[in-house]
Amino acid sequence: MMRAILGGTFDPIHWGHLNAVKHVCELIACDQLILLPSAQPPHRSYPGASAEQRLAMAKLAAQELPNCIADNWELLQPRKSYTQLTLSQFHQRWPHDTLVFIVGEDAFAGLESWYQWQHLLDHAHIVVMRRPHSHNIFSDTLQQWLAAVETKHPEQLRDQPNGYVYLAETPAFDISATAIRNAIQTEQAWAHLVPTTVANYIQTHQLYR
Ligand SMILES: Nc1ncnc2c1ncn2[C@@H]1O[C@H](COP(=O)(O)OP(=O)(O)OP(=O)(O)O)[C@@H](O)[C@H]1O
Ligand SMILES: O=C(O)c1ccc[n+]([C@@H]2O[C@H](COP(=O)([O-])O)[C@@H](O)[C@H]2O)c1
Repeated sequence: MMRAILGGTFDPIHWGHLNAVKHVCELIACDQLILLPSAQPPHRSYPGASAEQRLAMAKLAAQELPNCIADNWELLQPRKSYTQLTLSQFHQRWPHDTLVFIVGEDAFAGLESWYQWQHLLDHAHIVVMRRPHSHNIFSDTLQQWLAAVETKHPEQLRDQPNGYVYLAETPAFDISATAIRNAIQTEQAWAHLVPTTVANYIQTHQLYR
């Protein structure tokens, strides 16, 4: 079984996440998609919604995609959410499955700063999604690493359980959580950028005001 995982702060989760991962899931024909809200994010300031609220929104969003669930593993850990440790734990949980960690290209460009980044492929593949306006240049170190692990063929993710990076040509969805939070604060239109259930949750809990 192939399980794809989208980790994120999800403050809030939005159609940019959901539309892009939907394309990835079709491209790689995965069996399950796991939305994984991170606890205290390793490389950014504290989110505007609580961990429980971000998980609740991810659960609502999961209902929008086939074979999709939200997982609270990282929220249960008494530490920052380090992807390498999470993937290692998920591998123990599902030793016979193939794991695919999905990131946007802005996040991927910063991979070298991640905890034990050179071990990220020990238990998973990585698939990178396009992100508009992300003029992120991959460093020489990252490019050298990528040259050794990149595949251009998504079918190859089934040949071995881990170890490849695939740069997926997903359509660019110009939506960010920052823009949504700003739109709420400045009373611009924002509800169309998230599923209706998530918009209702944000309104009911008066988030990001
Ligand atoms: N519109 C999008 N298209 C493709 N990937 C995206 C998009 N939005 C977010 N991602 C990716 O989803 C993951 C989680 O993103 P995150 O929850 O930080 O959302 P964000 O919109 O980037 O938030 P913020 O604006 O608060 O930084 C990251 O890997 C990010 O690159
Ligand atoms: O493991 C790390 O050091 C690490 C550093 C930065 C980001 N991540 C993960 O990358 C995913 C996207 O992060 P973010 O901050 O863009 O929401 C999320 O699952 C984070 O936990 C992980």
